[in-house]
Amino acid sequence: MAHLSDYDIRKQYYAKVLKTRRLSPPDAEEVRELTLEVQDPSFDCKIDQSFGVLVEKHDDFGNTLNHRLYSVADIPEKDIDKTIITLLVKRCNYIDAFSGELYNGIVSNYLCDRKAGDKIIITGPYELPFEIPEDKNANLILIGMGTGIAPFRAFIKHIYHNVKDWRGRILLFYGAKTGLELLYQNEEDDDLTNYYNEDTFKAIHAYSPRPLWHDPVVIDQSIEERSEEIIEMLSHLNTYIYIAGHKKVKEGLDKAFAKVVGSEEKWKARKAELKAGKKWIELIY
Ligand SMILES: Cc1cc2nc3c(=O)[nH]c(=O)nc-3n(C[C@H](O)[C@H](O)[C@H](O)COP(=O)(O)OP(=O)(O)OC[C@H]3O[C@@H](n4cnc5c(N)ncnc54)[C@H](O)[C@@H]3O)c2cc1C
Repeated sequence: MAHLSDYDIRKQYYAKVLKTRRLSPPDAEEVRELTLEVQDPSFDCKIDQSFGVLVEKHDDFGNTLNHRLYSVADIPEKDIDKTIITLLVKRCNYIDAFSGELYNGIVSNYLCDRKAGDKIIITGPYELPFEIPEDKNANLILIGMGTGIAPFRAFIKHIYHNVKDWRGRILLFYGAKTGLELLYQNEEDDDLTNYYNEDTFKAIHAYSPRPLWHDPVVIDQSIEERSEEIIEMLSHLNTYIYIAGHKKVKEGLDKAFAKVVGSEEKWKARKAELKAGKKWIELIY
């Protein structure tokens, strides 16, 4: 896995916030969508890429430059002299292990607090670990939670808008606490539902009845419940499994797939094949 220090931050651009809107309900964790305009013809950002956001923080220890990555969440709009890109960001807070104090994630809070018209500094773009296969018959099993939906939403829109004759099947497993928190599939924005299609695209929603909405158990159960369909898809060599989002999404997946294929040994062998063919790819953060 690449480290943040591996990313070249020398290419920097100003991006204007055109729009910021909350995608999650008021009583849930805050997830926002930001639409950015980059007025620089040399900035060329594509689907299956991410870009960086740079924030300088001043504190008692001096100035620190903070660099974080965000996946492209929609089809970038490229004009002669400008590009419009979209990102999804969750406002992150966590308890500092040493002080026990609540700590606000630096860049996610910065982004969530931006208003339309503000300018921010972005870097990149950078490749994501996965990409849309060139084979139009490829099957995609996409597994995500939270902001992990960002690259998948961009993929799905791109496939159904821009790729002619896509024949592969797409199965999206997406976890949330309630239907209201299903990003792009809720009352706030139902963009992804436009592509629901029994023949090629299905979204399987996994709701967690527990307080920890990102409890991965629910996704595992949904995968097990779809055993027949997944076995059928895995019988084709051109099936890809992509996983995106918080590291919790990964927990239990191996067990679930082992149940689907019949044993841990069988799954170990099949997963090794998938990995060797770059068909099992994780974007975990
Ligand atoms: C290739 C790549 C693509 C990414 N795409 C996105 C994206 O599309 N949207 C997005 O919101 N983030 C994305 N991230 C994560 C993002 O880069 C930041 O790590 C995140 O916004 C937190 O940064 P921060 O400066 O606010 O937090 P920091 O000050 O760095 O604090 C990080 C703390 O927040 C926790 N944390 C970080 N991210 C999450 C999360 N999503 N959910 C729960 N806890 C988290 C960490 O475990 C840690 O405890 C991506 C990361 C990578 C490597």
